[in-house]
Amino acid sequence: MSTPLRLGTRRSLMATTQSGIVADRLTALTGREVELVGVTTFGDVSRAHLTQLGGTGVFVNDLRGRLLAGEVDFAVHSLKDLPTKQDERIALAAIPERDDPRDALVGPVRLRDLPAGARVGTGSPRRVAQLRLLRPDLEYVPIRGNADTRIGKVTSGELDAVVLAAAGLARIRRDGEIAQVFEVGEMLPAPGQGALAVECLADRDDLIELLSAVDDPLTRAAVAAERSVLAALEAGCAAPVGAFASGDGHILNLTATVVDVGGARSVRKSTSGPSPAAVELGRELAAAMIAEGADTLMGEQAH
Ligand SMILES: NCc1[nH]cc(CCC(=O)O)c1CC(=O)O
Repeated sequence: MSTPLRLGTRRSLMATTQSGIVADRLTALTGREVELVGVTTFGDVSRAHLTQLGGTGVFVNDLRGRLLAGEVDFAVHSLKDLPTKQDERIALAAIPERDDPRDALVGPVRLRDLPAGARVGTGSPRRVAQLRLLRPDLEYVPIRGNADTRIGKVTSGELDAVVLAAAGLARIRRDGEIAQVFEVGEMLPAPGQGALAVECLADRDDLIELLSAVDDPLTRAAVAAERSVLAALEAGCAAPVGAFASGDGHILNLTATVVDVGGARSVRKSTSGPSPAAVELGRELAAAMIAEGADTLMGEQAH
C-alpha cells in the first residue's frame, strides 16, 4: 500500500469542490488514494489588500509555495487564475476536461429584460466591456469578494444582477439562481475559464506520469491557444480580453476579443488551424488583433 498523495487546497467551497472532483477522478483512474490538505493562503487572510497583492495570483503562488516546501504533493487551481508565464520549478501536470466555460447572469430576468439603469455587478473589465456592448444603458458596478458575497448583493437588493462564471456557480451549487448563460458568441469567456490546472514539482517525473491520468488533451489544446492570445497581448487576468477555443483534436477554432473598457470599440477575430499548433495559432491571432489596434484598446491597467 502506497501512502496517500497530499492535495493542497484552499478552504473555500469552490476550491474544495474542484479539488475533491480531481481527487476522486484520480483515485478512480489510478487506484491511488488522495488526501485533501486544507491551506489558508495569504490571500484568504488579507482579502482587503488583494488588489495591491496582484489579484488572484496570490492564491496560486501560496499553493505553489506549499509544493516547493514539500508540504503537499500537488495542487489544483482555476486555470484562468494562473499567470501566463509558467514557473519553471512547477509542472502543469494535467488539465482535466473543462466544465462550462461560459459566463452567467444571476438575477431576476435575462440581461435584455433588465430595465434601463439597472445596476449590474462585476469586478471584471472583460465582462463590463462586453456587457456594455450588449446593454450600454445599464450601470456597471465594480464588486469584489467570493461568489456567495456577490450573489448576496442581489438577494439584498443592493444590485439588480451579477455576472459570474457558470462553472464556479455550479461548483458552489448556486447555479439554480442563474437567469441566463451567455453564449460564447455574445460574451467571450476569460482564457481558460471553466478549466482546472493540476500542478506538482517539475522534477517529480513519476508523479507527473500518474497525474497525466486526469489530463484531457482537447481541453489542453484549447486553453493553450486561449492563453497564448493573452500572453502575446501581454495582458493579465484583469485585462478586457476574451478568448475561446474548441476543437476535435485535429482542428482548433479560436475566437478572441479585446474591448475597450468604455465598451465603445472592440477588436474581434477568429481563426482555425491544426490542434498541435495551438500556441502559434493564439500568437498569430493576437498579432492580427494588434494590427487592428487591439493594444491601443487595453489601456494602462491591462499591463
Ligand atoms: N477570478 C476568480 C475565479 N476564478 C475562477 C472562477 C470560476 C471558475 C472557473 O472559471 O473555472 C472565478 C470566479 C468567477 O470568475 O466567477
